[in-house]
Amino acid sequence: MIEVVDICKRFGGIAAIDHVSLSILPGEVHGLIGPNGSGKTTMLNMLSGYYELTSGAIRHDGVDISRLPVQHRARIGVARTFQKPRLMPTLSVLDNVVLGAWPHSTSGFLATALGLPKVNKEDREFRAYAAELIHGIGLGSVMHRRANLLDHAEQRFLEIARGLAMRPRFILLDEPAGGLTGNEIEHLSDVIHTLRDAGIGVLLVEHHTDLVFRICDRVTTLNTGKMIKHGTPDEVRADPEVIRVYLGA
Ligand SMILES: Nc1ncnc2c1ncn2[C@@H]1O[C@H](COP(=O)(O)OP(=O)(O)OP(=O)(O)O)[C@@H](O)[C@H]1O
Repeated sequence: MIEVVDICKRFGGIAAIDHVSLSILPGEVHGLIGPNGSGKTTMLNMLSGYYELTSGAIRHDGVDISRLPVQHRARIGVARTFQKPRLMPTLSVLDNVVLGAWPHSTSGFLATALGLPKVNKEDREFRAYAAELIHGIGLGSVMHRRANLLDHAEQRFLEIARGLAMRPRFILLDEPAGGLTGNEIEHLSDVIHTLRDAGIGVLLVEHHTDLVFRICDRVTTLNTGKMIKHGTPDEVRADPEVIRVYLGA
């Protein structure tokens, strides 16, 4: 379980996150919603190690990981995607996903540079697993295409596949439905269900509230850095403050 305990993040005079606590459980989809600028991406950046906390703690199975750098969080099983996909544009879909598996590599740089047999074996295993993921997420037909030649939806699904390549226990998705068509959102919904069924804990930051209320087990709502409501989708959807600051806007 990931526990966020009373965390704050200040940028100069702005409290981007102001004493927020939440948890992400294995096999559960936790939605994080709120108006623009309410602190959702800042929360993801702290969970994944891109921002230091101003105060509070983040624990992973009871161990404080607040100060662990990005690569270490990836190694303990916390993956993320970005609002704007951050892919290696000239590499193929397959190579982008293989790169996602590298936090788990046991080969050092020198062994890799020298092409030692154990590196080649590891590379073959990563490639086989990456190819399975690519087929599973529906990108099999573009496996060898360069990432910059993919359409928007394909890039979004590739980001998720790359995150899954490191066999995460938790995945943080930053607005994965942004710019997707209705059919593509349905596919995304199926993918997220599959992740949950596989026991992965999902934190879903998303403005498509129909999707959030349909697939999340629990939802947290932020406004100006503060948590204003946490509960089941039905509880959150009916909350007058959530309607006032976000849903009714
Ligand atoms: N690196 C930064 N430096 C200064 N201020 C920042 C930084 N990152 C975020 N902020 C500020 O923190 C607040 C929260 O921003 P954040 O991007 O987390 O909101 P959000 O809920 O993800 O918004 P959106 O829905 O538009 O993506 C905003 O006031 C933003 O301007």
